[in-house]
Amino acid sequence: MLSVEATAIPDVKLISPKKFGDHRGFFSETYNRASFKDAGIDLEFVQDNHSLSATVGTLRGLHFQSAPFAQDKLVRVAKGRILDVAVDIRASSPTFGRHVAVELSAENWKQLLVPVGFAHGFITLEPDTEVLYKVTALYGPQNDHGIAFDDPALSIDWRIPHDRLVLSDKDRKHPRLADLPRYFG
Ligand SMILES: Cc1cn([C@H]2C[C@H](O)[C@@H](COP(=O)(O)OP(=O)(O)O[C@H]3O[C@@H](C)C(=O)[C@@H](O)[C@H]3O)O2)c(=O)[nH]c1=O
Repeated sequence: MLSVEATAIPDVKLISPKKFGDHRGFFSETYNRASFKDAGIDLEFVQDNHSLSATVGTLRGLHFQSAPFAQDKLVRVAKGRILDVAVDIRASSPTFGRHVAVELSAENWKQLLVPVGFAHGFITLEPDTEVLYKVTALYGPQNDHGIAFDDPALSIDWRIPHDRLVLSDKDRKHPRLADLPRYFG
């Protein structure tokens, strides 16, 4: 019912759930605990999030929560299109500081699994884009952290000139990765 592919950082997985189209529209199991488990993804999600970004070039990130609120995230797009980015911030990882960037859209129906130990962010590539994601820990505002989206050490190509981005005030002020404590071993 679903296919799972590893990305350049193997713990970050790209998931393609099956979509059944007919004359009415479509039906899709966007999450099924048993089939995800059969495909090697055995997680307990406890919160569902949904955001709407009105303008192309809205960038949210890079965000992560530390223990005991560290989160795996299963991200998908119901309307529009994003470039979704997961940055490896596990101190002992051979890919520390490297990232995966994948397009997720209502059209391609792909999902990205962003595990604990990664910072996550996305930029919208179409107006009125709606992003939905499941997380394995509740919101913990005291444990919510950010990394500068434009940290030169990360060299993420966000595709849209930085002076045209729409950002929250919070997301303009995050430190660089090198200036953060190592939250993940
Ligand atoms: C993340 C979060 C926010 N909020 C509230 C806090 C604030 O008033 C409002 C908006 O929060 P933010 O500005 O942090 O929303 P946003 O910038 O969309 O944050 C999200 O970005 C993406 C990239 C992620 O990976 C998510 O985990 C989350 O960090 O929603 C919750 O109530 N629960 C939550 O789980």
